[in-house]
Amino acid sequence: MEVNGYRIIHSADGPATILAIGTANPTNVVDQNAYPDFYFRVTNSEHLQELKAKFRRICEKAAIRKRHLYLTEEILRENPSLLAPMAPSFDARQQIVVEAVPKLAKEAAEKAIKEWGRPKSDITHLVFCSASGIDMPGSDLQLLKLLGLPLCVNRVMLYNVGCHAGGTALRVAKDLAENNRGARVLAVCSEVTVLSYRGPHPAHIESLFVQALFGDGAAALVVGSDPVDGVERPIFEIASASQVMLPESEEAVGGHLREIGLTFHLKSQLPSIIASNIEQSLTTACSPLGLSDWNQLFWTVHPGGRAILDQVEARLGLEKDRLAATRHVLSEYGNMQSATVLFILDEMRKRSAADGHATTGEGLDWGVLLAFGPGLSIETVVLHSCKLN
Ligand SMILES: CC(=O)CC(=O)SCCNC(=O)CCNC(=O)[C@H](O)C(C)(C)COP(=O)(O)OP(=O)(O)OC[C@H]1O[C@@H](n2cnc3c(N)ncnc32)[C@H](O)[C@@H]1OP(=O)(O)O
Repeated sequence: MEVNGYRIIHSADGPATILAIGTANPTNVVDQNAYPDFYFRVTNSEHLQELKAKFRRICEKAAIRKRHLYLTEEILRENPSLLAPMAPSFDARQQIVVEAVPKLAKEAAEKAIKEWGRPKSDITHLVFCSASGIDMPGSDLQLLKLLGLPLCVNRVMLYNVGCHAGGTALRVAKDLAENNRGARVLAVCSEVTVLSYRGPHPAHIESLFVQALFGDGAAALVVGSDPVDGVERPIFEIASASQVMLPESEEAVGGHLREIGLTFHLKSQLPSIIASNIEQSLTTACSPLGLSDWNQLFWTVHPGGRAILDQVEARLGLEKDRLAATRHVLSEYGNMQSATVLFILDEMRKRSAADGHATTGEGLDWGVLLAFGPGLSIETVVLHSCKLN
């Protein structure tokens, strides 16, 4: 047989399709209103009253009601190096995340596999994303062992990509599913913000945003083409997935692994840089499908912060309810980095069913998923909704 003939036989017929979604969070919940008191008390920073007032203003304007955090007061007391703003603490942080990240991923993956309805031995590929610690072998292998997946599962580990990695995972899963007939890809994003947790310092205002906005969570998807009738239930079809890097925007957002853990830089212009460039990415992705009315799409937008959503919404002229699922996830979980957009997809299909819509995309046929991260990188995934019974 010729190579090309073999390739054609081994490619799927239909588009990659999301067949199941599972999510998980640590049980420890922090109330956003009470968090400034907790954070300044537990980090022994009550003397920094001016900084505390600023932190409270940031928390109040974040449009977040609660977040889930792995780090409880008890764990923090056992690991005092995490409380100081600048103490060498990498080893202590690593020890926690190397175990916690795959464990949280397992919870989400088990829910996705249960919803999918097929035996876990039918998983052929695993894509794992996390910006929460690095190790060799990585969290992908730990998850494979925790789930008892076959050792021949083909793994892709995406470490430290950033907040856009939920879109990256979908893009990679789509290519794997469409180029390998019968493939079933488990795509998992698991984030536990232990590496970037630290006490407040007047010289490190950007760290305050991480402490005020970031939360912990894992999301898992099963993706495959040509769903098996009567067994697999399609949720969203992935029409296209693409990435663009905005020129001269590297200073806008980034993270650096140091002895003190993961430090972030977030420029105040970040929301406006994203908003100014978003329409170009959307037009490039949507015009080949004849989509140009932004209010006729369902929306999943990475809520890096409330201001990013406000500026994207205003720039695109979106009606208020278009970002309802996105804002709900921000409010209930905060910014869970790569996992956030996958939580929004889950929220979208669930609220579509609860509200009696005809499709998983709030009754609409087409939608987009936008994820932003260091680069500045934008992932744009165009989705087609599926019918709800
Ligand atoms: C690319 C990605 O998206 C990837 C990621 O997820 S990384 C995280 C990305 N997220 C962000 O960068 C946060 C974006 N910002 C926001 O959402 C909003 O600024 C916010 C919710 C944090 C605050 O809301 P707001 O309406 O801007 O409130 P505002 O009163 O203007 O700002 C609060 C304070 O923060 C300060 N501030 C805002 N952005 C700042 C920044 N980037 N650096 C330093 N200070 C900043 C303001 O000066 C203000 O200080 P004072 O109260 O002392 O005057």
